[in-house]
Amino acid sequence: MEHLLEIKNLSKIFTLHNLGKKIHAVSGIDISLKQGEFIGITGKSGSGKSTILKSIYGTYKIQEGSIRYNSKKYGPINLTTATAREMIYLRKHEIGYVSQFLSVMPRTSARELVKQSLMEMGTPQEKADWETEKMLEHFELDKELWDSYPATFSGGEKLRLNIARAMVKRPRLLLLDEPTASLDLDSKMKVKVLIEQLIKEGTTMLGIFHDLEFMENLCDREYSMQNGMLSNSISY
Ligand SMILES: Nc1ncnc2c1ncn2[C@@H]1O[C@H](COP(=O)(O)OP(=O)(O)OP(=O)(O)O)[C@@H](O)[C@H]1O
Repeated sequence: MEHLLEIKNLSKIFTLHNLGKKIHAVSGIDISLKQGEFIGITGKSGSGKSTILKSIYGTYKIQEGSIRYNSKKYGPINLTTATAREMIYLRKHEIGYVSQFLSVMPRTSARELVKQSLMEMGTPQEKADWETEKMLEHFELDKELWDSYPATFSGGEKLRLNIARAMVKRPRLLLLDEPTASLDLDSKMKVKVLIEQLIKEGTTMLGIFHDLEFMENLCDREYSMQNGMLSNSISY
């Protein structure tokens, strides 16, 4: 398999049973990513961007098309027909997802949340402790917050923690769903530095951004979405 990720003719229809209505969220989507490539997607709200990422991550089951991923463990695998066990493994070890929101776990501190990400990959305890602190420091999360519960954090603090948790793993494939949407300029720059570092390390990324300036300086190619369909890509 030449590409790390190959999406062919992806379609997703949502059925709203209560309204007796169908929504064609995306149709005929083709995207291929080589190892180490960073592709950006822009487009209006509701045009289907998140649906693509959630279909790759296995949150949504698609009706048509294939999503082939070249896994380190399994080799070429179709994510649309992968078993739950395979998807769990891939989410823990190979595919990361940064959403716009942090899903907090009860009675789990910020430090534990980031460390758990590493521990579930089998990172030794001491290394996980060190990597966690390095990441929390990078995002300038106040040291007093490290052992507090994120439920009480500000929106920006939660977002920074969310990104830290996904990026600390150095996943092979990272899906970014508007990670910088409501961050201040300084925090955005911190995210940018890490993205650049991950690119150097060979991470492949597919990201949704509204901030075109942010995206253009980082991406190899850019697509724009309209009514569930992708435009031709622009290469930088
Ligand atoms: N779980 C769902 N159930 C029903 N409809 C959905 C669901 N998820 C998305 N949709 C619909 O599919 C379409 C595409 O949504 P999607 O979230 O992919 O758009 P988006 O481009 O990511 O939007 P935004 O930029 O606002 O996040 C929208 O019309 C949305 O209402």
